[in-house]
Amino acid sequence: MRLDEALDLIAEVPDFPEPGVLFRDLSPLFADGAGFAAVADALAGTLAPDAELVAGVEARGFLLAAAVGYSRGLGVVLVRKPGKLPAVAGRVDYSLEYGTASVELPAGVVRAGQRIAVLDDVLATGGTVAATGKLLEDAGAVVTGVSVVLELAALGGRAGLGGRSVHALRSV
Ligand SMILES: O=P(O)(O)OC[C@H]1O[C@H](OP(=O)(O)OP(=O)(O)O)[C@H](O)[C@@H]1O
Ligand SMILES: Nc1ncnc2[nH]cnc12
Repeated sequence: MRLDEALDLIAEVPDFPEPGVLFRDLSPLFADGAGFAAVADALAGTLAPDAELVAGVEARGFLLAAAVGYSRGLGVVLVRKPGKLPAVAGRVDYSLEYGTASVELPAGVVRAGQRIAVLDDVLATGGTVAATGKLLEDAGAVVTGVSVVLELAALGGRAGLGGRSVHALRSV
């Protein structure tokens, strides 16, 4: 399947999870084998050649990080929502388009100096990716770049990520 056809599988759901938010639901894309493969391959192609690990943000980012990590022969760091990890290396709190959230890094997974690519499904305000970058850098890692399927440009997330290298398969 062509990448643009795959990206067209993303559904738009008005007023979820709260009034005024147009929610981009990747469920139909993930459920389509050819579409998921097209997107995973395209994301894999955006990684810096020297990336040593991929970090996926819970929950939808996990799917993408797993697929890309597997295809590139790289391990995956699970950046988790609070309360899931038995041993935590660090935590960063942030704001979302709809509410607040936190991300945590498992202890003993990231080594100082390791080069890590961050993967997620949607870049909206950029809060999640910014928090994830800080979390990884606080642990001594180097963030090689950020790759997402869909960028919601009107929310200005990219601008808030400073000089980071940001790849979006589609920007709307
Ligand atoms: O750029 P931002 O404004 O931070 O928004 C983007 C984040 O919001 C969504 O996650 P959500 O917290 O809804 O979690 P989920 O993946 O568990 O559904 C999405 O998967 C991104 O991680
Ligand atoms: N509008 C949106 N759709 C899907 N995921 C999101 N994360 C933040 N805003 C979002």
